[in-house]
Amino acid sequence: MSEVKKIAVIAGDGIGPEVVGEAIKVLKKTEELFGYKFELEHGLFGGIAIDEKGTPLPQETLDICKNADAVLLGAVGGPKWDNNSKELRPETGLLGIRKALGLFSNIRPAVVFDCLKDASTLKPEVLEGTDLIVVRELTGGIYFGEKFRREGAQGEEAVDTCVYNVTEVERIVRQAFEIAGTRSKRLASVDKANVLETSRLWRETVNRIAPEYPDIELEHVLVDNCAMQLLRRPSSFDVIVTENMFGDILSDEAAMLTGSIGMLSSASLGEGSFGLYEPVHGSAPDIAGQGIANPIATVLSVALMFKLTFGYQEAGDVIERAVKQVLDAGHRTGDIAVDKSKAIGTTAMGDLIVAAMAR
Ligand SMILES: NC(=O)C1=CN([C@@H]2O[C@H](COP(=O)(O)OP(=O)(O)OC[C@H]3O[C@@H](n4cnc5c(N)ncnc54)[C@H](O)[C@@H]3O)[C@@H](O)[C@H]2O)C=CC1
Ligand SMILES: CC(C)CC(=O)C(=O)O
Ligand SMILES: [Mg+2]
Repeated sequence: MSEVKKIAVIAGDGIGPEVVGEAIKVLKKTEELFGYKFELEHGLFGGIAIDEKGTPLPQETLDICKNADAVLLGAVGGPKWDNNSKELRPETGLLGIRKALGLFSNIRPAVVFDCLKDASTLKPEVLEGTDLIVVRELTGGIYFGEKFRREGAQGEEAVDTCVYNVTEVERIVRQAFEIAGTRSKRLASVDKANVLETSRLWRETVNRIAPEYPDIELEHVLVDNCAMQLLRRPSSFDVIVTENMFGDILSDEAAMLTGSIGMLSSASLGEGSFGLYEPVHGSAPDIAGQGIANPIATVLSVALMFKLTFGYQEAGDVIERAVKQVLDAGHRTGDIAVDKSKAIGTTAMGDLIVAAMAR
């Protein structure tokens, strides 16, 4: 019998609870298949926590996360809370939890399933062989910099500051080199070093570290060019490492190579094995409560949890294989369906994945 793993479950808002529900079914199925034991502890987070506790990130939720081996997160936010006061903004909770748990590295794989090439807006021949990872710095940069309003000569001004220190850059860049070493040994470092001082520090740091990894082929790509090249030659990228905001934007763009943002999983990691696992997408208020959200991003996030935090490689493979099998059989949620009239719902997709899971 394997030891009990504690998982903090934070379903959040909008489609968060819907997709997390399917991921929990997958967790239960792996208990049955492998004899694993998971202890799930649920916490309030985001808009629902604002409503019930007056804060997006209650201390008790943070404690549940800190006491767990891993966190499974749905998504937070929605129009009801997005324009609220500074303290109550959902992103305060999201950024706060990442910082509080020391999760400086966000791994976002974008894998194109052959059978989903028709769901992408790009031509199949351009997508051929696309399998990349965005390694996004997660606890620094402009999202975390000082922000304020002031009265300027031409009226009210808003200021966001972007700060990176060399230690923050070094640790994420080293991690990206390590990941590239386990894959096809190509690393693209994305910055805006022709304009931004933080990007100049970023590029200097990458160049200083690069000789420690002589077998990795390194390219520097300016972020605007990268946004374009992702659509022009996506398969030429393997590992992309970049700062917080660029990684946020480029990974949503990379999602469309796979057909939908509902396909993109993520792992947020710090120094140890602890990790927070969540889909890349948000709470999708436009489709929340309709039972049509794609749960695959969240289900694949569980596979990442198994591999990166628990070392359950085979169980992670079982989940990924089951997802592929279900897609190969032609089952589609609305976001990835070419013929929308044949689309299935969130729970039907989850049930099919669970049924396809086998050792
Ligand atoms: N990690 C998180 O919790 C994140 C939260 N947000 C928050 O989510 C809220 C909505 O943000 P948006 O900009 O609309 O981004 P979003 O990612 O929630 O939605 C963008 C579009 O993608 C669709 N979509 C997203 N996930 C899907 C899924 N699993 N299946 C099918 N379609 C899906 C939505 O219906 C929508 O049309 C905001 O409050 C935002 O702050 C946004 C990004 C990340
Ligand atoms: C609050 C935002 C930074 C959330 C987001 O868009 C993300 O992490 O992908
Ligand atoms: Mg985002």
